[in-house]
Amino acid sequence: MTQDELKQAVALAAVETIKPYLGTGAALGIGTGSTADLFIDALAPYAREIGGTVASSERSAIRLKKHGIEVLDLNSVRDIPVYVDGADEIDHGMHMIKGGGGAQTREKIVAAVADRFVCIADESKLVNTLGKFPLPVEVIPLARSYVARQLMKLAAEHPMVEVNWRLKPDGSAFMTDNGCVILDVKGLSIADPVELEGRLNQIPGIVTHGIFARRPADVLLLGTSTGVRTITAASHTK
Ligand SMILES: O=C[C@H](O)[C@H](O)[C@H](O)COP(=O)(O)O
Repeated sequence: MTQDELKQAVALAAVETIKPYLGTGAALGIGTGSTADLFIDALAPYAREIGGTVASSERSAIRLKKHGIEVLDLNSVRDIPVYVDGADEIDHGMHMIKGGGGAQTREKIVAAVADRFVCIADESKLVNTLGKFPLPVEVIPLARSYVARQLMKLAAEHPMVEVNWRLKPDGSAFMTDNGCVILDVKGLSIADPVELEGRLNQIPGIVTHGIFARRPADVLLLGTSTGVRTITAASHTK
């Protein structure tokens, strides 16, 4: 199976996890990315039964609305029973790196509100140690150089560390939905994601970064060549 077929399979599996909420008025949390796009498309037939959605990006909001699915302002929503989103990497403890599409800040907020985080990913995303995928760090523009210098201090533990300002193909700065820039940190090997998440949270100028360890996924729907595996941190054996 191709990677796209695996993503399609997990997107369809994720629809099953939200079916109990159809017709109940509950708001669903919707992630961002190519896997989340397929999930959004798979929701289209249920548009009239969905009580509303909270989108983690403008991109996902536009796609949801195209399918006639209502998008709510998070400020008007108190409870989100389930949040479905992809990941760039996920380890065996359900910790993730996210933000390849630059959406990690809104994703972390919606995930924090949600009771349950269902991660949908193809098998290439499951890793023993996070860090091969460059860690996206969203930064207030005026703090970019300062934060880059602070991040370079990670070289004490990660000798290969490299910090790159994310640019668009035309050479202009990639800007997030929040008007911020992204620094991508290469060369990490994250032995303790909970500790590093907390440490990076302390650097002034960082809005959010892509380590999701303090709020890991509850369930991973993993697309493999032999079918979709349902994995939880407790159930998982390497
Ligand atoms: O900012 C983007 C998000 O964190 C995505 O969930 C992540 O990059 C995975 O995206 P994809 O499903 O396209 O691999």
